[in-house]
Amino acid sequence: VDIIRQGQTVRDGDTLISEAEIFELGFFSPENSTLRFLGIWYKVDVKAVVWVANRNNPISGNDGALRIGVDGNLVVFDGNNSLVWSSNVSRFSSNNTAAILQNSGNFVLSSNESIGDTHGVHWQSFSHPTDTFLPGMRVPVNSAIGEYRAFTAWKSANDPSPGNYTVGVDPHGGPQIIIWDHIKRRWRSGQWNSVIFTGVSNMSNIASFLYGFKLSQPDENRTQYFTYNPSNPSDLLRFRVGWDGREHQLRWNEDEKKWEDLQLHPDPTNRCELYNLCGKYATCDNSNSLSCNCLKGFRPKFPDQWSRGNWSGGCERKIELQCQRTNGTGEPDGFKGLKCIKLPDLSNLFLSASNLDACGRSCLGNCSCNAYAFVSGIGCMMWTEDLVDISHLDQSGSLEFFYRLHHSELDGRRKISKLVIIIISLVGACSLMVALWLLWIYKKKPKGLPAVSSMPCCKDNDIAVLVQSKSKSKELSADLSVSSGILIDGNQVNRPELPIFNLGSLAAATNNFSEGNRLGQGGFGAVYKGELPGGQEIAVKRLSAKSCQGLEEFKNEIILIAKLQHRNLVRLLGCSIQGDEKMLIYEYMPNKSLDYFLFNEARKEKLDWRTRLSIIEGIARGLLYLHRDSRLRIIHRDLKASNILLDGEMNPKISDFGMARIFGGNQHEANTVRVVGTYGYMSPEYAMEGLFSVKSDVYSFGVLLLEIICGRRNTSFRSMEHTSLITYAWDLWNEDKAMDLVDPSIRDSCSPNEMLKCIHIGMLCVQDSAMHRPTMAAVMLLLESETPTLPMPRQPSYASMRSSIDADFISDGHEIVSSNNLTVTMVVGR
Ligand SMILES: Nc1ncnc2c1ncn2[C@@H]1O[C@H](COP(=O)(O)OP(=O)(O)OP(=O)(O)O)[C@@H](O)[C@H]1O
Repeated sequence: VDIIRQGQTVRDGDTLISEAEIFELGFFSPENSTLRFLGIWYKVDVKAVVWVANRNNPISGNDGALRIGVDGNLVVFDGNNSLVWSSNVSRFSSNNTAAILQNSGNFVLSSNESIGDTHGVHWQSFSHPTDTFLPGMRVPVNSAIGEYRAFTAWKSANDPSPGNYTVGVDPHGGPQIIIWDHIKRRWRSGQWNSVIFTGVSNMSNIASFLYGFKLSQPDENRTQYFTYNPSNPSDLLRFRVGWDGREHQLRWNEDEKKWEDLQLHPDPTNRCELYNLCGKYATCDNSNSLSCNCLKGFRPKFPDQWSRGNWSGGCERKIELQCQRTNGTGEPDGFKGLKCIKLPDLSNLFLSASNLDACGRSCLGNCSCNAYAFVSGIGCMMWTEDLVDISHLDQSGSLEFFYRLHHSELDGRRKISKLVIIIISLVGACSLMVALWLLWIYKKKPKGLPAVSSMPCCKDNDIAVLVQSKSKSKELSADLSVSSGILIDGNQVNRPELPIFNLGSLAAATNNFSEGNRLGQGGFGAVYKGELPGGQEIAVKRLSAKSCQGLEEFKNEIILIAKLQHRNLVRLLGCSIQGDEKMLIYEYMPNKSLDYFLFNEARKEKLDWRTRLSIIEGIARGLLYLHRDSRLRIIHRDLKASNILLDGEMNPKISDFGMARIFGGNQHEANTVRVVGTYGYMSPEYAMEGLFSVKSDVYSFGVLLLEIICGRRNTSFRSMEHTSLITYAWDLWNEDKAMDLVDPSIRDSCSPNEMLKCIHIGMLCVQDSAMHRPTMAAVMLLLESETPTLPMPRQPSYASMRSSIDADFISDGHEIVSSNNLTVTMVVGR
């Protein structure tokens, strides 16, 4: 049984078991203890308690009982009939309640009639967790609420009463997970950037940690929720804050019958994970042995203590900032860049600065701003407090962070000054000329932001400079190695949610990219079929086109695109980057693309009307997802028959979506032949003026729909009386002869009503004016309705109407994006 109702009792020894037998609720004793507690545990060979009711009031005998009290509350009594725990709901709409132990491990009290429903819930254990964060639980994040401590550790291994350590969220300046020891911070995850917690050094190596970990959109109270769901629903996972003050992520290993630790924080082998171990303005490095180093431009505040390894006093500035001097009229302060660090704590968000430069300028303009960073997925971050808890991160610390220094402390200038002195002392008067020349260069100030001294991933500035000057290629590899989640120059760096492919294994999978494995050539590069060792078939797109984006943006885009999942989109499985070689890995579609069947007399036999209709509906669904339902709002821009791939059951899957994003809006420069091939699908406003919107995709969808119906390429009409498929379709439709448009191979087998409805929808989609075209949501409704009321389409007459089209569209308030910008907009708080 998984339900307890009024009048029933769960006695010590009885249990409730969730329907799928994953969780069990009953009385238990911790190890080495005889005290009894009501709890919920994972029902596996090594029982794992995930929730405890009476953690403050243990029962000393085996005679405790759980009931539903007369007032409707869940109550636990001991053998003397004393109340030891209650769900404590003060008011019920009806006191006829019941509670169910759900398969998620949530114990839910609701009114008897709505048991198992999501509404009518009076109380649930997920809203009153103890020390365990289970999949599906939600931890609120809201700046108005502030720090939220959701979980409290047990006092000791065998005492569930609340201990000193708590875990929760600090929503300020980019949400972070915090472990507190009483009121002091003990560990923090670093700010969440929509993909990872930026300060968890090995997070990118722990695929299962992130899988499904997300921050929801804000609800009506502006609260967001951290939650997670395992990628593999049969995985038994839990996060638990241990009585030792460490957060463990555990997974049940059924083969070995044990709970394995996926991660542990603070990591006992890395003391830099302990909060602010090195004090302010210092970085902590654990790569060889533990060391604390003042940031460049700072020195230990208490040198004696510092040299004895007592770092808590931290560091102080060597030279006061220019902006703090009352009489200062000299050069403005500058910024020094750092990479490979866990960003300091106590940041503020400054959302009105929308790029790195604006962020830097805003920081420079505010004398109390000590540092800034512009982080994709977070935005402009500024630090106005002392910079605390900075540590080196090996791989995932690719974020660049800039802290403020007096201009004389900036690297380049000091080095040049030293060089000048050396040259003067060594070669005398002649060299003085050279020195003066160098000084002249030194004097030449950059425009805009004052000097920013930056460096690649490094342990220490001087090392970085050395690497740069010794070898250009080393510098490059150092730069690349800061990135996470992708194959970087042969090193596999996993970023969860984006499986990683090693170039070597891709070469093996595709027979060394042999001609025999080549599936075709698109505008972005050649596509090869591959087979992974486990037998999984893949398609590898070897990108030849140049992206106008930097490596980091390129990767971020891929991670975002890979998150888009819909049964009518081709799944992007991952990517591989090695030097200049960039590849995208997709699921393999055994039936190639729609054009392969549709435009071939023999093969089109496979496409009967039912199949074509389901292909049309599938494309519409996929496009609607891109336009409206995905987290990123994507305009495809290149919808056409060759971009509709077919799986083994001839289900359509849209491919090449997000290319505009991956290519930074540059995809039409990828291959001009491709643009010509695509031309017939382009809406008038896009083809002629480069204006695109969701409605230009609707136009392409209309062309594709008409092609599917007539079984001919739109370009095949060029040399004929009707210069295009669209005018041909219009003429027939207008003369009430629309059925003549239908491919003879399906004319007899189709339902004329369905067919005419589809042609009508197609005509609505290819109207000249974007304003008159339906949205994909409307198209979907029309397709799904048996006898929809359809508006009359206007005659498409492209050229003659050109002048009025865009005026219409703009006055309609539609978003028009010029082709110089990106097609994709993040949907914020829909
Ligand atoms: N995931 C896949 N599974 C099977 N075949 C694929 C896959 N992706 C692409 N192909 C095949 O590879 C060929 C090239 O595809 P690609 O998408 O690069 O170019 P395209 O759609 O023909 O042109 P464009 O780049 O202009 O969109 C196509 O013929 C397609 O059938």
